[in-house]
Amino acid sequence: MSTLPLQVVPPQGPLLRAEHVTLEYTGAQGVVRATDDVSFEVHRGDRFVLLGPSGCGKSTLLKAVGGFITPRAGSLRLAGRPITAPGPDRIVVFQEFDQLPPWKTVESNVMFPLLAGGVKKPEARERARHWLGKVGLARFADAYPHTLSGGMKARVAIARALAMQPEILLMDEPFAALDALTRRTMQEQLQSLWEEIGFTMLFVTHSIEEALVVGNRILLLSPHPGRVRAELNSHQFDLKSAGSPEFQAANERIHRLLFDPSHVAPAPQPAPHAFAVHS
Ligand SMILES: Nc1ncnc2c1ncn2[C@@H]1O[C@H](COP(=O)(O)OP(=O)(O)OP(=O)(O)O)[C@@H](O)[C@H]1O
Repeated sequence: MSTLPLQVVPPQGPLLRAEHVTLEYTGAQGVVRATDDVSFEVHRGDRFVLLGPSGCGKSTLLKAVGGFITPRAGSLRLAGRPITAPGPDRIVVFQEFDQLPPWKTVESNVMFPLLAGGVKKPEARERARHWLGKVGLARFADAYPHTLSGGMKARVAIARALAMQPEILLMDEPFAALDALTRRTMQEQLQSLWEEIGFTMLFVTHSIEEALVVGNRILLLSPHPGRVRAELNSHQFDLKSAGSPEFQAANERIHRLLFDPSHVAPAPQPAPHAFAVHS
């Protein structure tokens, strides 16, 4: 039951493949292009971060991977299958944790999507308890969301998502509303969970520091409309290295790549510390 591996994917090839994805909104104001010709690949076990300034289309990309938006051009595939609609193989964690229905206990909140997906009640309860234990909230199973801190609500949201055993966890600035200390703790706990379970995650943030700490690979997007600016391996960084000169150098360099159009990055290299520049 709950100890099943989270992903079932073919042994070869990326878990998620975005090819030349252009995303647009059509409304009263006309057409708004959110992303332009974006390509990337997420491999099983990746902590893949979409990083870019406000309005560059990060959330829109995540929604498209979630199946809520259809690309205007290009394609999105999960384990080789075209993404055409939302599905339980892609679960989104948002920053609005008050989305947890307040009339349901913590345990019922975690059970709810499982029951909606057809899981029988005893198994749903067992899975809810298992994942609440994993995020350190076993003692709060019978509590109501309004009695929890922001960080605890974030942990419930993560438990609820992981209990669904998705192939990929989609996280849209999940810690942005938390105070700095709680945010740091959550980043640490997410890292520990990942080390323990090894899930695949697509994580959206506009914080360079958070991207370096949370991700093992970072896709840098240009300002609106989002185009791929560069790709960076960041597996060498974690919270412990956050104050190091290497971390600071990476931080400054990403800042230049994102915000200084005259900055020319080096040609792609195979070394893990290299920046691969796409445009
Ligand atoms: N529902 C919508 N209708 C029309 N335009 C939209 C809609 N949602 C987003 N946009 C536009 O699409 C572009 C990308 O928005 P998106 O929210 O994906 O950016 P983002 O990088 O996630 O920004 P932020 O970091 O501020 O959340 C923006 O120009 C935004 O105004």
